[in-house]
Amino acid sequence: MLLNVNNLSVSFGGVHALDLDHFSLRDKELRVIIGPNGAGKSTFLDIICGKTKADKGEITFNGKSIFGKSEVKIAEAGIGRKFQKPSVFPGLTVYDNLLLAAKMKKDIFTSLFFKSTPALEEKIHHVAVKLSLTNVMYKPAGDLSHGQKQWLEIAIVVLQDPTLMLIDEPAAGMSDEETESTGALLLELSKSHSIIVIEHDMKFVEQIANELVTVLVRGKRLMEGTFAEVKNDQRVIDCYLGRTNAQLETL
Ligand SMILES: Nc1ncnc2c1ncn2[C@@H]1O[C@H](COP(=O)(O)OP(=O)(O)OP(=O)(O)O)[C@@H](O)[C@H]1O
Repeated sequence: MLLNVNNLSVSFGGVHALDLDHFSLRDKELRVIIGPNGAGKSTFLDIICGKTKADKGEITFNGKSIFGKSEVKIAEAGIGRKFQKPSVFPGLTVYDNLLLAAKMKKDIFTSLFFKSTPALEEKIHHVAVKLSLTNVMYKPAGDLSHGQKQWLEIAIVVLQDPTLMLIDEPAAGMSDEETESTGALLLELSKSHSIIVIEHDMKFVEQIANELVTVLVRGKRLMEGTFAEVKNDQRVIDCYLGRTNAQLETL
């Protein structure tokens, strides 16, 4: 297994945000995590990437413990995170955002004196093609559509060469067409990366979940199964009942 998590828990002011018995992920697996609001999904990804410190538990990545390590050490170990909030520089072009991301892979001292190389240009181009950004390369990032901004964010994570990518609600606020393209992009990326995606949009989950879906509820793992198993599970249906009927109808 690439990632192994056991008995991971964290409380905030006495409230159990996460109390996860077990979670594991294979190399090149694309896992989707779903669950109602406040289920602990973002907290789980925050702990894996070192942004939040857990109270206790075990997390091994590539056979080594990353529990309690800093965000920098975890990123160096090969875990990249795309947050829900945009973090691109709107005044810079798409190309400059990508170049900066590629530079940031190096330490700050190296970045200061860093010059682009043909190999790096090739890499940026390759990532831009993968994320459908080639025709907006020289546009300011602030002028991109919402979907394109999200793809730029994903491209920035891809440029860090992570083994595992953690992606929080990539389709939030997207049009149907953008959502579908995002699903296709993630499926393509999953050929070369392991990916954990948090998502609420069930149509999108159905598109990308060709392996397992993990359902979190109130910080605990309710079940894990194929999309069909999850959508027909009475406990899953019950926990969505009365919360988001629109989601239930699409389940
Ligand atoms: N830094 C924090 N301080 C205090 N409470 C927090 C903090 N982060 C998360 N929580 C609480 O932990 C619980 C889990 O939150 P989390 O954001 O992980 O859920 P989620 O499943 O990602 O929800 P959503 O789908 O709404 O994003 C919630 O009750 C939330 O209020």
